[in-house]
Parts: sequence; C-alpha cells; structure tokens
Amino acid sequence: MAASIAGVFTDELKNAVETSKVLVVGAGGIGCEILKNLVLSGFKDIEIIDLDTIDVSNLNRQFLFQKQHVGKSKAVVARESALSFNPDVKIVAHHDSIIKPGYSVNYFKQFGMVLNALDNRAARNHVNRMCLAADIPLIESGTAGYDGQVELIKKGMTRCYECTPKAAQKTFPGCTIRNTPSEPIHCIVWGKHLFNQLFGEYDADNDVSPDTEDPEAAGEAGESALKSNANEQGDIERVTTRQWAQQSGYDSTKLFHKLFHDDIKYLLSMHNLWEKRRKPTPLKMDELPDAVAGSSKDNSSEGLKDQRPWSIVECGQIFSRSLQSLKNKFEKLQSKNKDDHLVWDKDDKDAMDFVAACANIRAYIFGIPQKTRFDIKSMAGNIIPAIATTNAIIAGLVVLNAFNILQNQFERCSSVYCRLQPNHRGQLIVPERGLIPPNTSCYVCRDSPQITVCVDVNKLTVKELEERVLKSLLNMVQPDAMKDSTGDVVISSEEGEMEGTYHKTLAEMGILDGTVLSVDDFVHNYSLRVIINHKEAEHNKPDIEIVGDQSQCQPKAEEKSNGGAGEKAEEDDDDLMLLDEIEESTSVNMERKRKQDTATESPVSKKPRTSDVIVL
Ligand SMILES: Nc1ncnc2c1ncn2[C@@H]1O[C@H](COP(=O)(O)OP(=O)(O)OP(=O)(O)O)[C@@H](O)[C@H]1O
Ligand SMILES: [Zn+2]
Repeated sequence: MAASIAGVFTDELKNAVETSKVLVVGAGGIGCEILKNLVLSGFKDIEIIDLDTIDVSNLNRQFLFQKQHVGKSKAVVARESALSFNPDVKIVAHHDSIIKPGYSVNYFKQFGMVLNALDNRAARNHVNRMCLAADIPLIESGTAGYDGQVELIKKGMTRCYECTPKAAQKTFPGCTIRNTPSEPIHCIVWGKHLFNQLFGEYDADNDVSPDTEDPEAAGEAGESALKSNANEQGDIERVTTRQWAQQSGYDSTKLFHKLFHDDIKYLLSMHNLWEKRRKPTPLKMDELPDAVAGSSKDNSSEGLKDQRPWSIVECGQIFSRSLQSLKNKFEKLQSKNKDDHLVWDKDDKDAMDFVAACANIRAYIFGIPQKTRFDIKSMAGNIIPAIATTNAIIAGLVVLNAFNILQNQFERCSSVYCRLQPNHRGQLIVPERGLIPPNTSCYVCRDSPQITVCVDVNKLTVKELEERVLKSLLNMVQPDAMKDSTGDVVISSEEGEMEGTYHKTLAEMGILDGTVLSVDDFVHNYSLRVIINHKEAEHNKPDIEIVGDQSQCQPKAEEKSNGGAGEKAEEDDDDLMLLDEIEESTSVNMERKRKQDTATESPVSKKPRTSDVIVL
C-alpha cells in the first residue's frame, strides 16, 4: 500500500491517515474513486453511504461495480470491492439516504472529515449544514462532463456550499408550456408534467390543460369550451387531470381525445393566441398519420433502437401501451398506500416511453420537429455524459485535500477546477489563489442569519410557507416557526400540532408586511430570522422571492449564474464554476419526494396563477 512505502508519507501523516475516521457520502462516479483512493492510501476507518442500487448504466465508470452487482446496494458493493484491495480496513456501508434523521449532528461529529460525492443540491445543502453544525471539515466535489471542482468547506474559514447563489435551473413560463409551445423542450416538459398529473406527485402549478389566464389570450378564454364543462347549476366544475383520468378508467382513447383533440380545440378558441402563430391541429387517435415529419433524425433503420424516429401512429401506440403499464403500476402502489405515487425516472422504460410519445404527439400538433426517444431522454433527464477520467482526477484531488486537512494545512486546500480547454496559462487543472472566505451575508453560515421573503400575505398559506419557502427554497428539514414579537407558534415540527391553521393565509395568522419570524431547524441546529415582505401576486411572475436584504425586494432579472453544470469556466482563473447536480429532477430526488405531503390533492383552483414558472 502507498501509505506503507517509506518516504511517501511522513510518520505524522501516516499516523493521522491510519487513525482518522472519514465519511464518504455517495458511492457513484466520484464516490467509488474516493473510496478506492482512501483504501489504497492507508485510511483504516471509513463509512460510506448511498441510497441507490447499481444500474447497468453505472458500470462504464463506477469501477467498483460489475455486471453481477446490478440491482445491489451501491454502498454495500463498493465496500466489498474496496476490501478486496485491502481487507484490513474497517468500512461500514449504509444503504440509506444521508438526509434521514438518524444521521444527526452527533453522528457527523464522530468523523474527522466528510467527503461529499453527491449529485444533487438537496443532499449537498443538507451535508453542508450538518458539517457546519458539527464543525467538521467537508470536502465538496462535483463533475459535469469534462468539468470538475473540488472545494474545502470549513466553518468560519471558507465559504459554505450555500454562500453563493446557485444558477437557477432553466425555466419556462407556464403559458408557453400549456398554450403555445414552440420548441421540442416545451413539449417534453409538458409530457413530464402530464406524467406527474396522472401518476406522480400532484402539483397544481404544473397543470397541463389550457391556461385560461394567459395574458396573451386577453380574457377570451374559450367561452364555448368552458360552457360545455358547466354542470346543471351553471357552475364550472373543474377536476384535476388525474381525477378526469381516473373517472374514465385511464382509457387511452378517451385520454388521447381529451389531451390531443378537445384541449387543442379549446386552445384554438383563444383566437388571440393564433394571430401571429401557426395554429395547432387537433388529432384523433384513429386518424394518426404514418409519417415521420420534421423528425430530428432521418427514418433509417440503422443506429440504436432509441435513435430511430417514431411515426405519429407509432407514438399513439406507445402512448396507449405505456399508459396502461403505468396505470397498473400506479394502482398497485395505491392499493397498498393511497398516498403513494410514481416518481418519473428517465431509466424507467414505461415512464420514458410515455413522455417521449406524448412530447412527439404534441410537437406534431404544434408543427414542432419531433425528436427521437434518445434525444428526448437526454433532454428530459438533463443528461450530461459523465467522464470517468474527470471523476478520477477530482477524486484524486479530494484525497490530496484530505491529507492537507489531516496535517492541519487548511490553507493548502484552495478550490481546484478541472476544465476541458487549457486557460491562458496552459492549465487544465486550475487552482484558486487561496481559500475563499465566507460570504458575510450568507443566510446559512453567518452569525445570526436573516433573510427577507417577499410573498403575497393574503394568498400564501401557512402550509405553503412551510413546504415551499422553508423546506423547498430554504432547505430546512423540520422547521419550527414563531412570531418574533409575540412568541406565537406558527409552524411546529410536532406532527398534528398545527393542523387546524395550516390552510390559513399568513394575513389570517396575523403575519403581515414587516412581521419577523424566528425559525429553527433542530435537525441542522440552525436558526434563521425571516422577515416577511408583502408583495402583491402578479400573473406569470414568481409568487415567492427570497432576498438577503430588504432593500433588494424587487422582482429581479434572472440571477447572473456563477456557473453551473455543463458551463465552462471562463478564461479568468477567478471565475468560479459551481458544479451542480445534473439529475436533480429525476431519481435522485426520491428522498425529497418521499418527504413531501402527497395527501393534499385538490381540484385545480381558478385563482390567478402567480407561479407560472416551471422547472424541468
Ligand atoms: N441523499 C443521499 N444520500 C446518499 N446518497 C445519495 C443521496 N443523494 C444522492 N446520492 C448518491 O450520490 C451518488 C452520486 O453519484 P453519480 O453522480 O455518479 O450518480 P449516479 O446516479 O451513479 O450516476 P447517473 O446519475 O449518471 O446514472 C449516487 O450514487 C446517488 O445515489
Ligand atoms: Zn455560507
């Protein structure tokens, strides 16, 4: 072993390596490399955690896994393979999510350092906060294709993972998705929303039916179509897409007719939308064309199966087939637990077929070029190909930083960026000039953090404050909130305690412009003052804005990104590239999805939609 070769390590470092205890979070592309490096450099006490099982697609770069391991726990197999290099190491493997409450601040405190090898923001935010709370050095790392980054996070010394705002994921206005798609991606997003409306976690903001409040339609929202939906009392009865599908027994012909014929006719009745646009063409299932018009590939039989374009009639067949399979899976889940739902996953054949077929049918209707299943998979799954070499370089740098930490040489742990093109100094691996200090206005790592939240206090409910603001946007796990001035509890992490008030608006709870809330999350040992700023909701504008400083409480143009997955580092070395997950919207979101309340399904509301911004 390297550590036992005389002259490689000083006795002090050798001793530190052998006696330190390290936690590796994630056993994927980077995690496997890190574990192998740790074992080969003499570390003797390691824990590794990963929630996932091995997929065949992991085998090209996660070299601790082989074909016979497919379907088994990543953490468990990584441990077994690493032990084959050095059986004298103690490795504890957890097939679990690091976000689970069992991995508390005290759990983190037993380690000398934590090495992150994750692929999503939620888990990274969580480990960031746990390491700050436990005051343990964290080495954060990430890759996206040829780009990679390693960074030390040490409380009070460096910036934390949340010190820099992350580039927002690309979003599209809701009315583009629902009414006037013009690019294949709009149809793909619509297909994913449809999947969730039918089988996934319900989200009223991701409705797929025509948006009657589209400002472009200027109020002429399909009068006749609305009338045809009216009940005997003349009221308009709105049901969710899922309710509608359930009532019609998920009949593929009926569903097809509603989505691709009736809803399109409804859109056509909003004349203003089509004054300067090509009108969509309603489709009937028994009249589907057998052509492959405007496809992204020519219709040759060569190439991979997934790269063969589908005709629209084929899309119709795939729509019916995948709908039935998904329906069966969904009903099976619901028979065990009525709150359970499917989670869209690009690697699930039926889920992927369904979205690809729906996206192409919708594209055809709107005169948009169709895409192959292969292209749709990479767009819908935000796939950036992972490069084994980048992972290996980054994992090597992680373990070099671990040596620096063990020698208390934190100043040598400056961030390092790996890039495809050399910079003006000819460097492919570019170190930062020094440690980057904490952002003094970071709402996570600064002393007595506070933040301003701009919302419409007459619209936002207490439940939305908890789920959308505190948990989703501010990454809390189990928040408790009380009014600063009176000490009145507004949100409690004790189950059931506040049930009666969750549906009330903030105003009804006496939370108005200027009200200050004290919010605590005991999981992260974290307290935050939240200043509420009232801002009237506007159609097609985000209904929640978070600002560090009250004076900034203005609707902002899209935040200038510090870089993100797939972005290249600029020529200037000082330009930081914060790599983020590339899979946030897919399977790795399992943990968060499981935590969210799925029992709140309600009919589509007719209130003005203020959050018509969707995330892919
Ligand atoms: N909350 C979490 N707790 C534990 N492990 C996690 C958590 N979130 C993500 N992970 C793991 O982090 C690893 C990240 O590895 P990587 O980026 O190589 O992803 P992958 O899923 O193996 O590959 P791909 O997404 O490209 O198929 C994954 O194995 C994933 O299961
Ligand atoms: Zn910070």
